[in-house]
Amino acid sequence: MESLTQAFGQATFPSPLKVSFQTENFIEDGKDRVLVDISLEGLLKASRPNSGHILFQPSTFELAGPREKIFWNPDSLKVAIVTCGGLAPGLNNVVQNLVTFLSDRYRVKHIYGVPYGYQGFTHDPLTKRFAFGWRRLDSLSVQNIDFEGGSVLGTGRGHSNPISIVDALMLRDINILFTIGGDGTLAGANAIHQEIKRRKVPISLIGIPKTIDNDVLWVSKTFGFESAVGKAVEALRCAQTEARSAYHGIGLVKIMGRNSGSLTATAAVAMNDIDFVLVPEVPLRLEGQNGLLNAIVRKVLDKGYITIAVAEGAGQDLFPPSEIEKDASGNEKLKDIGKYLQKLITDEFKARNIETTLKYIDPSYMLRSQTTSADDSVFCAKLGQNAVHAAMAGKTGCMIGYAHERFTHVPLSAVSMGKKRLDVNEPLWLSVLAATGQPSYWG
Ligand SMILES: Nc1ncnc2c1ncn2[C@@H]1O[C@H](COP(=O)(O)OP(=O)(O)O)[C@@H](O)[C@H]1O
Ligand SMILES: O=P(O)(O)OC[C@H]1O[C@](O)(COP(=O)(O)O)[C@@H](O)[C@@H]1O
Ligand SMILES: [Mg+2]
Repeated sequence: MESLTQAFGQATFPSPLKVSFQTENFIEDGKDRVLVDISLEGLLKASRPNSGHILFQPSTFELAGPREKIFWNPDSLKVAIVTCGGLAPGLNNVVQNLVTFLSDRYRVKHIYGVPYGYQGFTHDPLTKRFAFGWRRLDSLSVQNIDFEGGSVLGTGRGHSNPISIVDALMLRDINILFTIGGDGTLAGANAIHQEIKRRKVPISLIGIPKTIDNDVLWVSKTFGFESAVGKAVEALRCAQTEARSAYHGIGLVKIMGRNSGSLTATAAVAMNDIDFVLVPEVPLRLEGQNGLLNAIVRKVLDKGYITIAVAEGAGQDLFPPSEIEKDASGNEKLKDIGKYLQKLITDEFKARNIETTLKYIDPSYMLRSQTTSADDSVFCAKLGQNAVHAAMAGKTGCMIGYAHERFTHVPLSAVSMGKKRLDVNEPLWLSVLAATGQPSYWG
């Protein structure tokens, strides 16, 4: 794991956790590592020489947690926190935990909130004036922010120029930067980290994985996901109630998730009476004996009503080719599969002269603008605290990972290897198939 101690000298300061709080369970670098794959095969792979090579498939990660000696002197330390990308429940919880843990436990005095994502680093190199004012944060100013959804700092897409961002960090004498965001933010963080290394300046950069899409590698779940599942279940329940109460009723719900059907699949399994779950990972075919439309008609006639959960990113290849539109971060803007299916299904029933009532629900931003579930709040607290431990120990270029109930340090280079997608051989998808009875592929 990359650490500032490698280039700038040992961690020599005794941890305030030991001095003031008599904490005993310190993690030992080099000794405390956890397996990525906990199967026997994974264990064997990890024990082979040269395994665990970070550039390819890492087989172990450093365990997160407090270190007995820390790299930074808390008195003179300057810390910045930024939240980027789309909203996710828990952004404020993580900010709150970072700030309170930094100031109350590690006695850090200078903490700043960077507004509106990477855009908050925008400044004029000549006048050194920043486009947005940074906010001073302390335990008092973050009190109760977890009662609100969204991000008190503001978040945003685009504007990720690593050179200008490192210029801004140096102008403001920042020693530690916490970037809270999804796959895009973490790819951006990796680019910033490379620029920091190129300049040989001592700045720790720690990423914290956020997104309701759950598409970040090396974390079994991202924060906000669990809360979003709860809201998606509410929408599915409403759609199912509408469908059940109508003659040949159909409830159709579109659920966010651009590349991953994780949120849709998890919510559908939680509901347990969903008939069709459509995700980007399983190609959608509509026509023919084994196509979706035929299956829908058969199930409506058979069962009397049905509920369909469709992930936002599903069936994108069904749309006629057109110029790809992108958002400010470079993410492809998706076609509306929900409305498309609504029309197609209604037309199909009309063509077959079968009466039906279709109710379409798109909960959209309601999934992510809410506050957190209790479980997510606990998760955010642990992520925030482990991020602070990592930064204070001098770790850098890493994200706080989570798998098999362990928090880890995952190199940003490994995070940027790709996006996590639903594996159709994993238990979650097999539960979907079992609960719905739908075929494993269409057409
Ligand atoms: N490959 C990349 N390299 C550098 N920066 C990126 C990259 N992808 C996204 N970003 C930046 O990260 C930020 C958030 O990305 P975005 O995709 O909008 O959200 P998320 O982090 O939630 O996936 C944006 O400021 C965007 O410009
Ligand atoms: O309309 P917006 O804000 O650009 O965001 C829509 C996208 O953001 C998400 O909610 C989350 O994506 P990120 O976490 O990658 O920002 C996706 O599910 C959705 O496709
Ligand atoms: Mg993303």
